[in-house]
Amino acid sequence: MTATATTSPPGTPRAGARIEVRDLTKQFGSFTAVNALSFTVEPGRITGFLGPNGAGKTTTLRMLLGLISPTAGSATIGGRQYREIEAPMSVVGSALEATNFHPGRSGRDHLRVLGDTMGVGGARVDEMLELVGIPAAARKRAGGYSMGMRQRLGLAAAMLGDPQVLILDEPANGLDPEGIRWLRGFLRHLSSQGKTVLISSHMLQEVEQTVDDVVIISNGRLVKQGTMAELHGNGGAIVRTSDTGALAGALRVADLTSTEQDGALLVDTSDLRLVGDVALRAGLPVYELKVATTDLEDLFFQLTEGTNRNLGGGTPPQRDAIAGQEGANG
Ligand SMILES: Nc1ncnc2c1ncn2[C@@H]1O[C@H](COP(=O)(O)OP(=O)(O)OP(=O)(O)O)[C@@H](O)[C@H]1O
Repeated sequence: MTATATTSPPGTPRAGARIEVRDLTKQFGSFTAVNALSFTVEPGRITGFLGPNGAGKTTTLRMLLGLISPTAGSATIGGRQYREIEAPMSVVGSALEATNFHPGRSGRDHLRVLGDTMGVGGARVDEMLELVGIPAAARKRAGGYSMGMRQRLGLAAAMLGDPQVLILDEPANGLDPEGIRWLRGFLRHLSSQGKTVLISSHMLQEVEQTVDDVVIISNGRLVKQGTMAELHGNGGAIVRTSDTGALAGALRVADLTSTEQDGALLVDTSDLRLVGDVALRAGLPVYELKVATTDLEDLFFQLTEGTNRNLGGGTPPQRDAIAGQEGANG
C-alpha cells in the first residue's frame, strides 16, 4: 500500500469508530421524515440500514454526514458530529448517490480531483481503482458508465482517504449477483480490519448475507435493531411424526415445550439430535426434522410495509417545494 498522510502503517489496522444516532428528527415543513430515531453502529461489523422507499434512510445518512441539519437530536461518528471532524474524509468515507460524477470526466480524473483536495496522490487513486475492479474503465468518460460501474467508482472515492468508517447508500443497487458477491467480500474485508461499515438498502434480502447487524426503520421510526442472527431467530426445531400428540407428550417429559403448527410440532430447541432421540425413545417415526427459520421477506414486510406512509397513508410533501427551506446546506 502506498504511504500517504492518511494511510495506516502496514499491518496495524486502525480501530473503527462507533456511529451514534440519538433522538434524531428531521422535519420538512410539517412532514416528519425522520422521527426521534436512535441506534448505534459498531466498529468491526457490517450494519444494514434498512427500510422501504421513503422510510427516511437517505435523510438520516445526510444528517450523519453533515449535509443537512437535524431538527432535533444528534448523529455522531466517534463521538463527534461530522462537521467537527478534522480531515473528515480520512475518518468517514461515503457514497450517497452513484450518479454525481461529471459525465465528461473520466473516473480516474474524478478521483484525482478528489484526491487533490485530500492530499492523496495518484498512486492511491490507481490503487483504489484496482481494488474496486475498474482500472481500465476508469480511463473512460464517467458519463458512459453503467450503474454498477458508477457504484464501484463511488466506492473507490469513499475509500480514497482510507477512512475508519464507511457509509454507503444502496451500494448493491445496480450490481449483478456477481457484483453483489464481490461487494460482500470487499465489505467483509474492511470490517475484519475493524472498520465501521453502514450500508442502506430497501431490500433485506439484497443484503441479508452481507450484514452482521440490522437497523430497520419505517416511517422515519426505528422498528428493529439487532443482529442478523437474532432476526433469523433461534428458530427452534420443526418435527413431523405419525402421532403429534404422543410426541408432544414425550417432549414434555424431556422438558421440551412444543406447539402444533401445520400438522407438525415446533419445539423450543435448536438441538435436532435431542428431538430425534426423544422420538426414537417414544418409538415414533420421524418424517421431517429441521431447524425452523424465519422467512425474512415476510418479517421485513410485517415490520415495515404494513405501516408504510408511502403506500397510501399520509402524503409526503413535494421535495422541491420544501428543499428551498433548508438553506445553504440543505
Ligand atoms: N428535501 C426534502 N423535502 C421534502 N421532503 C423530503 C426531502 N427529502 C426527503 N423528503 C421526504 O422524506 C421521506 C424520506 O425520504 P428519504 O429519501 O430519506 O427515504 P429513503 O428511505 O432513503 O427512501 P429511498 O429508498 O426511496 O431512497 C420521503 O417521503 C421523502 O419524500
